[in-house]
Amino acid sequence: MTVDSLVQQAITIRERAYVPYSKFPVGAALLTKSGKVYTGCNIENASYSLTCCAERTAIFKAVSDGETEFTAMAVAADTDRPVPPCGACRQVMSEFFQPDMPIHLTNLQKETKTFLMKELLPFAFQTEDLSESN
Ligand SMILES: O=c1ccn([C@H]2C[C@H](O)[C@@H](CO)O2)c(=O)[nH]1
Ligand SMILES: [Zn+2]
Repeated sequence: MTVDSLVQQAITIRERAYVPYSKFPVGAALLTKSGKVYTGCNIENASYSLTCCAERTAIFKAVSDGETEFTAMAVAADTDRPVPPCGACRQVMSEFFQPDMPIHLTNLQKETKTFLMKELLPFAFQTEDLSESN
């Protein structure tokens, strides 16, 4: 699986976004260790805060399918710079992505910036932090 193929799948699934409120479609493509790709788009709601971002849609689809090990993700939107994931998605990513996993952020011109998980969310709250109180 090439980076360009993952980026293209993120751009393609973006067309499925349900975005009547923001009119800002986003697509994500998530590669599993086993070589499968799970795609996701953002899904909005009339109660705005219930919106699910593209990144979390892709992750939740994969996890609900029994996949919890990933090797790369691509995220695409129509932005001037490669689209930055929101803070909520970074926290959900950090639950499943290893610190050195690459996340390819892109726009419709395929201008792509690649960050490692640990660069997108340093000092993440993690499961080990719960052990003190349990
Ligand atoms: O990385 C991002 C940034 C924003 N959004 C969505 C949330 C909302 O539906 C719309 C505008 O914020 O874009 C994503 O899906 N992913
Ligand atoms: Zn998000």
